[in-house]
Amino acid sequence: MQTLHVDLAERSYPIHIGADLLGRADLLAPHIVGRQVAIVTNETIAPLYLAALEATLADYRVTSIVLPDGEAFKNWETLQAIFDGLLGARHDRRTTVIALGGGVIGDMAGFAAACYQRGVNFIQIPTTLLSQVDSSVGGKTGINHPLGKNMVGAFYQPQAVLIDTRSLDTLPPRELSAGLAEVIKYGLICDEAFLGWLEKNMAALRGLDQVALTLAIERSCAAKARVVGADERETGIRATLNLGHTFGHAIETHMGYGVWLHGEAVAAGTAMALEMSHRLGWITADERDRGVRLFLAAGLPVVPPQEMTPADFLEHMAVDKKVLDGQLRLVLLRSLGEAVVTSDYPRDILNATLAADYPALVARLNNQ
Ligand SMILES: NC(=O)c1ccc[n+]([C@@H]2O[C@H](COP(=O)([O-])OP(=O)(O)OC[C@H]3O[C@@H](n4cnc5c(N)ncnc54)[C@H](O)[C@@H]3O)[C@@H](O)[C@H]2O)c1
Ligand SMILES: O=C(O)C(=O)C[C@@H](O)[C@H](O)[C@H](O)COP(=O)(O)O
Ligand SMILES: [Zn+2]
Repeated sequence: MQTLHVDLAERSYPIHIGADLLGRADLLAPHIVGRQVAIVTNETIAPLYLAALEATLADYRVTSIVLPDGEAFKNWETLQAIFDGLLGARHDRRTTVIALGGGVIGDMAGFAAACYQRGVNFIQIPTTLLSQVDSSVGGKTGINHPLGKNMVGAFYQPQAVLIDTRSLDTLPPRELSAGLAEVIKYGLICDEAFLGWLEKNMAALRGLDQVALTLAIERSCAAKARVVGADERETGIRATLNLGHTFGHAIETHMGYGVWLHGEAVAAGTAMALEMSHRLGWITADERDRGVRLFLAAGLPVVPPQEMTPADFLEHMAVDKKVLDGQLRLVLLRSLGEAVVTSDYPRDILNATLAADYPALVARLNNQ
């Protein structure tokens, strides 16, 4: 087992990474206040892992709240169902909420923990690759609004993150690929050497090789912990973790939540960010192609939905959380491994990026 740390003074916490950690009561106990625990999970994950976690927590009074599955349920109604479960079982302030699931469960359970009786203890047990490398770390919690992704929420750090790498054994291939989108993101924004490692190890990762997956999770979490430790509330460098997300969130919102997986939308959105960085003269065509090839190798889409026009993108991007005083800030690449956040780009380059011929780019890469 490897333990990393998010350093945030009194809000610091460990990230434990290893196989079969779901059975480790000793790792959970130090972070549970009182005797009451509420596990928040969904109807797909419950039959797979809920009994094992309940057995690990046999010394506590446990309420299990099983939600419907899907991005489409990351909303007020489902949040209300969490509060119904907590109040229905008379949970008091010394309750620890445990999120057992992917990013949707983690974001909602964290937001519920932030709000319930003005804040209770919270532990993340992420079960998808995406949630293990990204969403369980850093304290962004919340729900979607019909007009925009993650538009209602709170920064609320967990007391601990427990990553059981064996839970990936049951993850469907499409969800594994979605997680790889955020893994590739770390290479692009801050770790060029990691891109080379990913190029060599993509087949092992997609084949669920435990050694490769564990290394990728550790390197990703280390990068995320570093960035969050430097800028918890996204006043600066943390926004680089949003590479590809301004375009990607527009896709998710426009298509309807859950039609494109978050990781898929991030992959296509990052292809657009690579294209724009190239059009600005910051990265070469070869560097853009190298990034796009990695997403293709991970089994991810890099062509935005055909039905979305540039005007559709601009409409959704106008409500991005990085808009300040009407100026849209974008995360772009100065070079591979170095992201910047800027509103200083010619508008015609953004328009050309939105109108670019991505199917032709993919066809060319496939023929090389
Ligand atoms: N808070 C953050 O910093 C942050 C970061 C990235 C993404 N997110 C959010 O996370 C969400 C995406 O998370 P996700 O990709 O984990 O999606 P998800 O939570 O919808 O999980 C994907 C699917 O896999 C299933 N599943 C989960 N674990 C499984 C397992 N071990 N075996 C089999 N099936 C399993 C789920 O039930 C679901 O059907 C989005 O809402 C996104 O906005 C948040
Ligand atoms: O932790 C962050 O900061 C991120 O931006 C990570 C992203 O991968 C994640 O999708 C996050 O939820 C996006 O945040 P948002 O503030 O753009 O909704
Ligand atoms: Zn993301």
